[in-house]
Amino acid sequence: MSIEVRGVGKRYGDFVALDDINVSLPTGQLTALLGPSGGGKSTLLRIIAGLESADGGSVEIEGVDATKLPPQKRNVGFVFQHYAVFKHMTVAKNVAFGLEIRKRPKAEVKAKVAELLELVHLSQFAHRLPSQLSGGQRQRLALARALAVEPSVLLLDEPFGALDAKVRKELRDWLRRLHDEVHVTTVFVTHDQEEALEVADEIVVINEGRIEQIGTPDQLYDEPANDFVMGFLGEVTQLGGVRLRPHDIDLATTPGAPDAVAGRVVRALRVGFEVRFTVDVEGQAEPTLVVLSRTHARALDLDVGAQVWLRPTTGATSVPVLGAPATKALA
Ligand SMILES: Nc1ncnc2c1ncn2[C@@H]1O[C@H](COP(=O)(O)OP(=O)(O)OP(=O)(O)O)[C@@H](O)[C@H]1O
Repeated sequence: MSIEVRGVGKRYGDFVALDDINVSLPTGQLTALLGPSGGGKSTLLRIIAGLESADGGSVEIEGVDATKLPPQKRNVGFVFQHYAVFKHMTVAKNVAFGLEIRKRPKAEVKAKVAELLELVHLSQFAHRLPSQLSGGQRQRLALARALAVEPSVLLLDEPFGALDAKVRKELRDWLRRLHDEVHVTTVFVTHDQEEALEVADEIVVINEGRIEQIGTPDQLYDEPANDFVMGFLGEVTQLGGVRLRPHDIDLATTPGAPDAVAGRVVRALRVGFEVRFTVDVEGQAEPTLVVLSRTHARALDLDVGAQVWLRPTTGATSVPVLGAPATKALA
């Protein structure tokens, strides 16, 4: 394991920011710390980095007990949302900086900088100042700088948080490809579930200072440990006594199966390639949301007011409304 966090807790006065956190991250893995704002993700990342000390517990990095080591002795690289690159230094100088203060030979620094700029696709901007780069390019520069000193662990705190949606998405794909090339153990904080699902090998869901679940994107999506994880990782609606995903509901215009529940379409909204139906269900306070593909919806030819019957699809993931462990419906 590259990073072992054991029994880590952190309080700010009476407030418990982290409560008995245990997590093992294997070497070379790209891990997302995912959760709502204030859940404790950044605090955990900062404790791994050594920028914050835990009240109790231990942090091991590559087999070395790092609990009491200062950040510079942990061999970690980090990038934050508003990363301060040196404004008066060129792109190349920024990347070279960490190597120069370590007094590496000139030729080695030059070769390493060229290699890193190539990796982050900034070779043609080597002589520009950071102010002459776009936001996305600046974050790539920040990553190159963090990678220059060959850290054993790379820690990223919402590295793309301040950028617009399109650039964010590009950088996300790029980070995944970069990781596939260099395989440095990476932990990144995000509150964006799509970002975590698309990029990470494994996701640690953190809420109110505790770990809700650890798993691959598929495991979390298909087998959420509880109501919270299910709701945080995707859209959820209610049907009968269970919560499930809107695309995991069969909608029919005849009663069909005996367990189908009758309802009436009160709204139909086309969004891109899908149609979102709001259905009032008999004996249920909240309406049910059903999402169908446009082709499927067109075949059913439904108007507002139509009578329909709903049931969970075979194999749908669902959790009881009160939030016990998730179950898979039997085929
Ligand atoms: N120095 C501090 N003093 C007091 N409270 C703090 C301090 N740092 C963090 N906290 C509190 O600890 C909790 C966890 O903060 P943390 O930054 O780890 O959350 P987060 O999950 O990263 O959230 P976000 O996505 O908003 O950054 C928050 O409620 C925050 O207000």
